[in-house]
Amino acid sequence: MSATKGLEGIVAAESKISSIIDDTLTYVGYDIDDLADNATFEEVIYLLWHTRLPKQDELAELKQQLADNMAIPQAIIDQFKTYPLATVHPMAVLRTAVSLLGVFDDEADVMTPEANYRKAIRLQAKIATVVTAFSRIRKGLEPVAPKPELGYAANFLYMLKGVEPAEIEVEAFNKALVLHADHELNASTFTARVCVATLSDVYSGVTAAIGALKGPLHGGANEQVMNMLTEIGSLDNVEAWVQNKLDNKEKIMGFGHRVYRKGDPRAPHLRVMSEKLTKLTGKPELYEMSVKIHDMIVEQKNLPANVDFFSASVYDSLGIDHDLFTPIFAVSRTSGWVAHILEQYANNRLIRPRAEYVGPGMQKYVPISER
Ligand SMILES: CC(=O)SCCNC(=O)CCNC(=O)[C@H](O)C(C)(C)COP(=O)(O)OP(=O)(O)OC[C@H]1O[C@@H](n2cnc3c(N)ncnc32)[C@H](O)[C@@H]1OP(=O)(O)O
Ligand SMILES: O=C([O-])CC(=O)C(=O)O
Repeated sequence: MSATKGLEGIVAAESKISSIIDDTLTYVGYDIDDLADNATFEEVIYLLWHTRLPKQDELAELKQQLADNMAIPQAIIDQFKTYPLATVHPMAVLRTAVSLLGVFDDEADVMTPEANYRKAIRLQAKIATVVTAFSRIRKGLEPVAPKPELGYAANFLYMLKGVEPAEIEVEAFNKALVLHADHELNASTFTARVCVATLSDVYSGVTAAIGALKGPLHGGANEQVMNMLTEIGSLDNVEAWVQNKLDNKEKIMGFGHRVYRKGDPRAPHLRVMSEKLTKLTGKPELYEMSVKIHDMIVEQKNLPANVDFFSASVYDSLGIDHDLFTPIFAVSRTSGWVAHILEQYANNRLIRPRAEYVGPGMQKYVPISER
């Protein structure tokens, strides 16, 4: 028995939800370029959960269900106020809050497909409120109730800022949600599937997935990209900063990928959005810095930008706090996690691989007084 480090190249599940073949990403057979240009996030949620696009009435019903379920228990809001607000990371808050949502859900442990679907809706609806309400509470503001007539992307921005977003902001945010929704067997989705394959509940699966997404080698990279841009500070500093990192063999966040070789097809969409939005906000240098970093990494390391690289300047341009970037990734990816959880339940077998033992050979127990 020999181990494959990081399970690279191992096929660990069958899935009808999304695929990456020759650097082309599809959700249920729809090219990500097509969806990014045309679909709303709600349509993508439906697509991932039902493996087909919704008809008008089905989409209207899903939107209504999401709008009806956005409120979160007051106990969770009250708990936010007890946190060390100046220091706690919103990803830690989100991980805890999703677990708490399970505590308050009467159906948390009801494992029928119908109950699991109802939980999927509740979770997808409430996760937007958790992130936005916490963001407001730590600023000393009260949460803002959603407007049922707004779509998911618009409502998120409205609940975050308390003012209705402009059309271009909704377009950019919806696109980001669509682009982050699912990605085959990435680390957090695999985590979710491993968790629920023990027949644990949906909330446990998503809580586990949030923990996996938080790390800087996965979803946490988008915040790190913004930290890098902030640290570099200006276009003039890019070359020396990046060269120093490369000479010291340090990783540059937002580059490289386990599966993509030529490029991550989501990145060009975010790059276009980044250029548009940074011009509009009067901060084009953020985009110019990103492009310069990108060109250096491609030239010297031949590493493509991944989804986390240009999303950083897009979210910053939308006026979003930098430590909310990864929670927003989680808001979108909940749709994919839930799709995979439901798929796992539908054809379940415990996921339990083996380890190659590389420790000492057989030893005899020595009493503590003789060691
Ligand atoms: C949504 C997402 O999760 S997308 C990924 C987000 N993560 C990041 O952006 C963090 C930076 N990137 C990375 O750490 C990696 O590229 C990962 C984690 C995405 C993929 O990891 P792996 O497939 O395990 O590749 P691994 O880390 O082994 O890298 C292979 C080689 O490329 C180099 N490399 C990979 N990524 C980078 C990078 N971002 N900057 C510099 N060098 C890199 C490694 O140093 C290694 O070089 P070596 O063979 O000389 O030692
Ligand atoms: O697939 C991966 O390994 C990481 C990724 O890009 C994602 O989860 O979106």
